[in-house]
Amino acid sequence: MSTNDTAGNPNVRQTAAELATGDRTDTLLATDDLRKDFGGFTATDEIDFSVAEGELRCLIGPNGAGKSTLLNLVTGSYSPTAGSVYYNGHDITELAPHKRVQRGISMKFQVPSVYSDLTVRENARLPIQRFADGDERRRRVDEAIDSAGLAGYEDVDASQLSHGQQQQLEIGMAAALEPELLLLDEPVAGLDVAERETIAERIVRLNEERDIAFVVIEHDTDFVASIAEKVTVLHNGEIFREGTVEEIESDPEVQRIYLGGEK
Ligand SMILES: Nc1ncnc2c1ncn2[C@@H]1O[C@H](COP(=O)(O)OP(=O)(O)OP(=O)(O)O)[C@@H](O)[C@H]1O
Repeated sequence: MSTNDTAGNPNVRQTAAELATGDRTDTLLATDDLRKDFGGFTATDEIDFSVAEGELRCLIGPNGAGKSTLLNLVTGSYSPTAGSVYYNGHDITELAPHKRVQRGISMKFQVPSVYSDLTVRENARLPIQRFADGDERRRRVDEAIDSAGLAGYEDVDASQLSHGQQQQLEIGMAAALEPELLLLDEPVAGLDVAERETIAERIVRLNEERDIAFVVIEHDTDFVASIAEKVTVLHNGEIFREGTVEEIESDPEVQRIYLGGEK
């Protein structure tokens, strides 16, 4: 895992301001006072969240805390009610989702979306077919299958894969877009311990070998501890805590919100 300097900077607002003025930092993503309302309900509020280049961050929090909403604001699936999103020094708040993908932001959603009647290779080809052809496409398909840890399964129908292997395939497909930032929404939900370990290995390898920064939503603390250096805790739509895995695990206030003692 890479280390970083700015991720520990509590003054995210200043980081966003630096990005707005074009000053180079190693900050990849920064949100400034980001808010999303659904009707009269505020799902996220005052979110100043930053991720450094090559960082591996986990995002945790009780059900309904606003984790998926935050990632959807980063991908552009949701437009914010207020606030800004900066990426690589540019304000992307108004940028269309597909243009964010072109800039290097890729997301794997919670529900697996591989095509079960296509083979592993055919699935792996899907995300990149518009961006590459010929040898370049073949190289990236092979890379996706390797990233997924599914070498040897190229001609197997996705329907024959286990749920864990389907999740691996999806991570490989997201990585095939050669993102700088990969957002994963509960990639190990419903998987057993061995499958979780495989996914953790895949994520760490992509982070270390391809320098892809990750934001991973996950509830399982063992999984979080196995991949992340730093954790952001959301609660009631706001950032509740940020710290190392050890700091977050030992924080009684974090334990309290998870146990449902406070609303
Ligand atoms: N499209 C939407 N329309 C209305 N309300 C929404 C929408 N998306 C999310 N919400 C609400 O916003 C709040 C935050 O939801 P979100 O899915 O971001 O939480 P989460 O932390 O990802 O939860 P979980 O861990 O259960 O997936 C919830 O109360 C949810 O019902």
